[in-house]
Amino acid sequence: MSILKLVSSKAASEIDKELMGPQVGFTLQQLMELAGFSVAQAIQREYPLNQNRNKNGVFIIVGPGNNGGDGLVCARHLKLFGYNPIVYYPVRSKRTEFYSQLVNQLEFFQVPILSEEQQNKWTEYLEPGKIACIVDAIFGFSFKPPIREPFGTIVEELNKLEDKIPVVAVDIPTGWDVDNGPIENEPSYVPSVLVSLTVPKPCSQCINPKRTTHYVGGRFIPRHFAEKYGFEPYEYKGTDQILKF
Ligand SMILES: NC(=O)C1=CN([C@@H]2O[C@H](COP(=O)(O)OP(=O)(O)OC[C@H]3O[C@@H](n4cnc5c(N)ncnc54)[C@H](OP(=O)(O)O)[C@@H]3O)[C@@H](O)[C@H]2O)[C@@H](O)CC1
Ligand SMILES: [K+]
Repeated sequence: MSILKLVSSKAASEIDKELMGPQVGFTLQQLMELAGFSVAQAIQREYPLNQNRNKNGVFIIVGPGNNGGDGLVCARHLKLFGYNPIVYYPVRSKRTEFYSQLVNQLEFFQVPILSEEQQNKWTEYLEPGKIACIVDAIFGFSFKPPIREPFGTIVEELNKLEDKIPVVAVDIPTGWDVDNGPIENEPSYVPSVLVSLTVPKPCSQCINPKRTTHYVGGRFIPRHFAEKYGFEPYEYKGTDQILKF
């Protein structure tokens, strides 16, 4: 198993920039599609569809940035896998047209996005008998504490729920400092699954393997690029988009 090399949040955004720079030329849409798809695959691996189909709900909390975009993409793939995703998207991204296309796709795929009034009662959708897991696609490597509302309250809810419904964190558990992990006197929770994208960030060192299963996803970098940033490329198996540590 390749050693768990880490890169700082600064290096993570440098990797991001270079992958989408003129030389490599990935678009954000391409990386986000692969990232969101890899999260959906990790969920299918950890919480396979059950035959009596009652516990196939997935509650996806989407933030205002690209971490949120990963959540919107993940929701679409989960629907295709046969799950019943529901999206809670309290602060809509105003960045690019691309986000409204992702929302349109969810409407086309009949994936419900909570309306204004439904958002006030969002915790009512978290019935342990119906929901296989919650997805934290709120913040990723650009989170800068202290957390601003409504996300502080949301993370406090996740903390209360962490033993009742598993939470799958996309790239970074929201509320954790990207490099140093949980922050004193700041809301945080412990995810059941962490899917690090491209390469684990330093905060992933703070997970307790007994409580959090750790995957790497976002299979889109060649060996020479990984080595340039000082980490071993991951030995993904076959066509897998994820690798469990
Ligand atoms: N690397 C890769 O190859 C790939 C990366 N990808 C994904 O991109 C993610 C990084 O995306 P990102 O840079 O858009 O930032 P992200 O973490 O979503 O948050 C930014 C938003 O949060 C807000 N915000 C920040 N702090 C806040 C606070 N305290 N309280 C409240 N709000 C706060 C901030 O608002 P602002 O501070 O700008 O007003 C802004 O709107 C990365 O983790 C991975 O998941 C994949 O899609 C593709 C492959
Ligand atoms: K997250």
